[in-house]
Amino acid sequence: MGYPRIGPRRELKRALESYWDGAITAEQLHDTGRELRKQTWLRLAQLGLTQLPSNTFSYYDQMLDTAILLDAIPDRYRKHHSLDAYFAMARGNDSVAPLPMTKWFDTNYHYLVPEIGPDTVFRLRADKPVSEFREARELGLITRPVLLGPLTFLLLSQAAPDSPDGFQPLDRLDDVLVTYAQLLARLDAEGVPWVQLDEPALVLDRTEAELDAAKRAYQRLANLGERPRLLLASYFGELGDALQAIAATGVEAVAVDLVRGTTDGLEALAGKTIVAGVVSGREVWRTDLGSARVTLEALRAMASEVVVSTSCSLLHVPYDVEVETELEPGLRERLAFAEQKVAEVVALATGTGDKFQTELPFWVPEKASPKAQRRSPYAVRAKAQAEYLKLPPLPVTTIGSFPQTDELRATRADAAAGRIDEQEYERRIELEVQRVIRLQEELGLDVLVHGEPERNDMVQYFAENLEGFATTRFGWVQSYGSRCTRPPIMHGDVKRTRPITVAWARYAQSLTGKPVKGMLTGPVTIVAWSFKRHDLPLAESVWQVAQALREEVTDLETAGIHIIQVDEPALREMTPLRERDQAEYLQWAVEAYRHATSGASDRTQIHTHLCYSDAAAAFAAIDALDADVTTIESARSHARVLAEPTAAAFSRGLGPGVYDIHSPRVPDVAEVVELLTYASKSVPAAQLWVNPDCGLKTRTYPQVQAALRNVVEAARLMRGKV
Ligand code: MET
Ligand SMILES: [Zn+2]
Repeated sequence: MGYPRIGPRRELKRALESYWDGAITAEQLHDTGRELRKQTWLRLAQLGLTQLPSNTFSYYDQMLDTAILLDAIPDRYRKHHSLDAYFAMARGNDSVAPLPMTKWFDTNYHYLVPEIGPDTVFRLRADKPVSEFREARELGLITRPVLLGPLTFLLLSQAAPDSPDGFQPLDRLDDVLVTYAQLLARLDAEGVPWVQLDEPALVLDRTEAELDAAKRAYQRLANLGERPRLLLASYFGELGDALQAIAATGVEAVAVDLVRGTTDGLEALAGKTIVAGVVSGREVWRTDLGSARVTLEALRAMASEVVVSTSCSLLHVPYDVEVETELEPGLRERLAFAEQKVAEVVALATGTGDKFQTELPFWVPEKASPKAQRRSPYAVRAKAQAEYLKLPPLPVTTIGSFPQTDELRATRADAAAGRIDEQEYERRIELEVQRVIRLQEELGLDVLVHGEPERNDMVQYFAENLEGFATTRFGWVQSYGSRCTRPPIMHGDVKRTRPITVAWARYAQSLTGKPVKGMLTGPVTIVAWSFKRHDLPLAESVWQVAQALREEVTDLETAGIHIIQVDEPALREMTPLRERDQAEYLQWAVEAYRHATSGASDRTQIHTHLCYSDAAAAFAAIDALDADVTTIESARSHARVLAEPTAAAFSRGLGPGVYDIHSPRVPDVAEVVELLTYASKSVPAAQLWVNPDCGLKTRTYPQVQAALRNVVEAARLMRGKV
């Protein structure tokens, strides 16, 4: 369905960042892209894959690529030239802010949200799908170009800001289809045998009208005279009601996710090719080949042809487990990354490869303890905290991390490689904490952080310090643009054997009279950004992590830390895609969070941070978390999050982000004042906090210094007004 594209050693990341820094030319960047595509196709062919995807490469994001392909480029980006316009939409620049970014379904991949208005003129602009096909053909390989389907493209887009009320991007379906038809004709002329149209949006709850639109769209595409054969790819769940709609169209093949879904009802696809996603594209365990074979056998009776595949693109797993020589062998043998998964697909198709079969021994987890609550209700706590902390109105704080400099990365690498001893490592980290505390004092922030210099990643750090997790060296997975994370692998019961963050928090607090905020990653997020166990319900894994964090909260309090932030940026991402499963999830997720935080005394202020701005989804959950203060992302969406009626009813501390940290751009004072003014209309000043959208680790010190200076100044101006 698709393959990682960042490069086995993150070659694309390096090339992109060098290009952005002006260190290499566009031509050099393109050389890297071409080389990576070539290596990928050759490797897939070598592994024995007979149907190779193309156009799964991207310099930033496939949604953005699709917007460019259809020329759906908002006017403000048009003054830039091709590659610059592309990166301006992705990252912004000095004169223009980027498009908003949000999570791709329930993954940790982020896409850019295109803007579609009633006047958007669609026209076939780029020829990336064609040129990638040609590139592979020059290597002697015939590929299947992968396109984002028209439904998913429109359903995930947002209405352009000046659209009339009630306008939805999907209203433009017919026009978009004209452009898709042109593209299909072009691919046909090129000799492309099959095209894959990705429609993951069809596995979500859809209205009758949307299902009708899906049927109409694919009927229309299927009726075209000049086109390659069409594979409609669904993934991340079951097609459900959409199955009938799709079955009624003339598409030749349908890909179904048989890891998350079952074969029930697939008889409806009789006469078509079924592309059977029996190897998980989301998890890292070896496939149980025996039961995959049973599934494939069952399908043979239903479809005219069965093709073996992964359940979704392999974008969401690392490249190769073989290079992880430091993993316990007992564990490594049970794991499969992208390469191993392709080998499994081939083995299943050719009836070989039983050597992959592994029994997975696992154990029974401890029973969860009863649910927890803070000692007093919010109003009582708020009073105790106000008396104790004595913060000014509109307190300014940050989300936790400060820039991760090259120096800092070198320090961690030196420590990992044993080039410096523990004492030297601690000395260097202490210096960094000093610098961060001093900077915040100089700038005049009110609640300080230690800057997280000891953490390479907010999840990996905890995984390294808890029992039950394994971490990898090269297991990078793309998160957005050039950014990758290395998700840890949960393979056993989680336990905290010693305090994790306490020493650094205590040290930071010893340097200042202002309160220092302790910084923990929440139980849901730690599990969400790890590869999960498959022998244990998710809720149990999350609860185990919550217990470990609860112990950490107690130790932080004892060490004199009176504000503790427990981040849950992944709360929404783990939400099941279908509504019928959501309430149950939310209940155990929220309970786990409360278990982690409710050991705190009344006067200890618990903060949480969520980095998405989907307000409707956010407020119900954040209210239930019962945190005293919540910081959320909102700058890129111009604080639209606060327009929700639920925002007005929200009674606790709220910090809508006023600085978009995903962009190198520095906001000016007026801009921050404007956001705060807007925020103060829906949130009473007594509840309002001032903070960036998210952690500052991906930014540089000059950017952060300038931005925070403006943020503090804006807060000062606002204090006079509200
Ligand atoms: C993705 S949320 C990040 C929160 C974390 N405390 C940080 O500042 O980096
Ligand atoms: Zn965040």
